[in-house]
Amino acid sequence: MTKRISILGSTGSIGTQTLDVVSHYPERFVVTALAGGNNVGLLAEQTVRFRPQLVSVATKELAAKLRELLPAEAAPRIVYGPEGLAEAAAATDADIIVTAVVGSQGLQPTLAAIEAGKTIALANKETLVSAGHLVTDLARRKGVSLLPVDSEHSAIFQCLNGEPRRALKRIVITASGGSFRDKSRTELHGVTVEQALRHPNWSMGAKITIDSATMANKGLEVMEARWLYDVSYDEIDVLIHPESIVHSFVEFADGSVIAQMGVPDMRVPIQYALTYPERLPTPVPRLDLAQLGKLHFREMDFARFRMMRLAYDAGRAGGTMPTVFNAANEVAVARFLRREIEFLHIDDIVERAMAAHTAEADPGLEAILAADAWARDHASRSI
Ligand SMILES: NC(=O)C1=CN([C@@H]2O[C@H](COP(=O)(O)OP(=O)(O)OC[C@H]3O[C@@H](n4cnc5c(N)ncnc54)[C@H](OP(=O)(O)O)[C@@H]3O)[C@@H](O)[C@H]2O)C=CC1
Ligand SMILES: CC(=O)[C@@H](O)[C@H](O)COP(=O)(O)O
Ligand SMILES: [Mn+2]
Repeated sequence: MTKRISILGSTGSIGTQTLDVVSHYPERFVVTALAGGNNVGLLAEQTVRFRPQLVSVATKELAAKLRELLPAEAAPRIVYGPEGLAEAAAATDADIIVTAVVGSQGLQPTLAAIEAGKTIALANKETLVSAGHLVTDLARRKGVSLLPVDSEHSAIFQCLNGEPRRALKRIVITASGGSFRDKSRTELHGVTVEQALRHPNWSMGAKITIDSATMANKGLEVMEARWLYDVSYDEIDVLIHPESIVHSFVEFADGSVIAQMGVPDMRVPIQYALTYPERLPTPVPRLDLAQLGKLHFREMDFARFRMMRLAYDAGRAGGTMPTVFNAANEVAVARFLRREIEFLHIDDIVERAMAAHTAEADPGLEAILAADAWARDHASRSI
């Protein structure tokens, strides 16, 4: 059966890899909507190639520019801004929405897509961190599936494979350690944006690559797992695994441990989310364990990776605290990428925002948006 797909963030790392997956199975997938931000050149190419009904861009000016770039025979409806993103999420005949924009701006389009009954292939982890209870409650009420795209969560999903909740002992999320894995905190003084962007195993967008270097990414993933798998923070552990071959594992009540492995290539979890429950061939190189010879694991160092501790604190505090952790981190990472602050200031900014915030329990959407705005303002002023 053909699946109709809408991609929010089609010009990014996950978005382009999703289109690569789609291009290998033209008989299975139809692209109904594409949403990007500023890269109208790439959006124009994608539109000509995949012929979506609707395309969304960041602004009205960019919408006009995109219109100029498109030939007459590829003329989708062009929309823009947050409303345009929400239309791409909810207002086409798409069956499945790939949420691959970066940051908590993905929250409202994701809620709109769920409200419209669309299956979610979820890459945008910030959405679940910021408002996991709202997203999962709505998905439950609407009978909508949240299929994980994030490699670790896809791994956990595959390991759980329908096992009953009572059989689960704990989830172990693996962390590569990022670009500064072997540096002490003292050695992190003065590290550059270019160094931070050099991830050892994955080629990803800038924001997640910095999150990986600070370990905020793993913190976000712990909170993402809490909501996707309805587990407590005591049931989620993190282990450093420099090779990123074991994408995560699950320990069961009887002591059995099931891991999911593969070469680090996001096209595998993306494709699995799109074809689930089927598995289809991919062009990804095969895993050769004999050639690798060894895999390494070591304990998380919570003193070295402060973001990891802050993330567990935020998750355990609950309410609006994860929203604040996420929003303050987004501001700090953007400032670091603009070379306005030092790498080591990122976790300071997040810690200060969390210390100044009193978490509101069981927040609705309005309270989440208010906490997000408050944290952005606090983080900007504390720089
Ligand atoms: N990259 C990876 O391997 C993984 C990513 N993820 C998660 O997936 C999400 C996307 O990450 P990644 O692909 O790396 O990020 P990128 O930075 O590569 O891509 C972000 C995408 O969001 C779009 N975008 C940004 N702002 C807006 C806006 N205002 N309106 C519409 N679109 C916008 C960008 O458009 P444009 O470029 O045109 O401005 C781009 O298409 C993140 O939440 C990340 O944590 C999870 C696991 C792995
Ligand atoms: C590919 C993916 O899922 C990323 O989230 C990746 O896991 C980042 O790697 P680390 O955060 O483990 O460095
Ligand atoms: Mn991940």
